Amino acid sequence: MGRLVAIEGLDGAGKNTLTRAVTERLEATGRTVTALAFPRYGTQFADLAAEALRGGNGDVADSVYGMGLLFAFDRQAAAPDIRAALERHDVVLLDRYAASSAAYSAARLHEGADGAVAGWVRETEFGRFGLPVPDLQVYLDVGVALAAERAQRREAGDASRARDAYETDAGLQARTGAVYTGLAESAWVSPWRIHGADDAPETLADAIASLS
Ligand SMILES: Nc1ncnc2c1ncn2[C@@H]1O[C@H](COP(=O)(O)OP(=O)(O)O)[C@@H](O)[C@H]1O
Ligand SMILES: Cc1cn([C@H]2C[C@H](O)[C@@H](COP(=O)(O)OP(=O)(O)O)O2)c(=O)[nH]c1=O
Repeated sequence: MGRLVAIEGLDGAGKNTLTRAVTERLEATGRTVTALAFPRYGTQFADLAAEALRGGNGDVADSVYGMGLLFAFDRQAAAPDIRAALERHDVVLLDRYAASSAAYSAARLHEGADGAVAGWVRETEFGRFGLPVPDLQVYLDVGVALAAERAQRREAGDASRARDAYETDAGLQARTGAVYTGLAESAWVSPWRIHGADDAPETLADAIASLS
């Protein structure tokens, strides 16, 4: 079997960039890598969620658990592709996975909800839906200010990457970062590794290559 690694963090943290750098490094050492990104996998569930976040579906985005289900259905639709890649012994790198739901949903509710939300996402996605469990989850922790600055710069250069309602709310981003830290520290679902802004992509690639 291959290895499943989810890369998590705030919008603009650099997940996409890090995924590409790690892919390049692993491929250079002869590994085959399959990289997928959520919610960009391309199902109608992700489209509905994206439209809601851009205010296109009335009050849909106000339903935190409803949004959580849309993102979960999107991942469930991708699960056969993930399993097939793991069976081919690929390293499967996911740019966002279930922890994104745990972090963003909890951040949108009140602080005391973190544990209940994390439990619901875990039970729904890994328990009931049977999604593949990551061997490693990575929290790309560059701080809220740097992530926002990078997202803003990217948005200025590419209008198709304009930030949505979650991503332009500074308070929500700070809360989301705090929930991610709690998930990583409690080893939610599987082991976590924190990757800082100054850490080289090679250190992560080496850690993934040595996953037993
Ligand atoms: N390590 C880095 N140093 C400097 N800029 C970076 C770094 N990682 C990403 N960026 C830039 O920050 C922006 C957001 O990165 P991206 O990978 O798209 O973030 P995410 O996928 O987490 O939203 C991009 O313009 C990217 O070029
Ligand atoms: C995958 C996922 C994303 N999100 C949120 C995080 C972001 O605010 C938003 C979109 O994710 P993002 O990674 O920014 O996608 P894109 O680059 O295609 O715009 O969805 C969740 O709330 N739960 C999830 O399960």
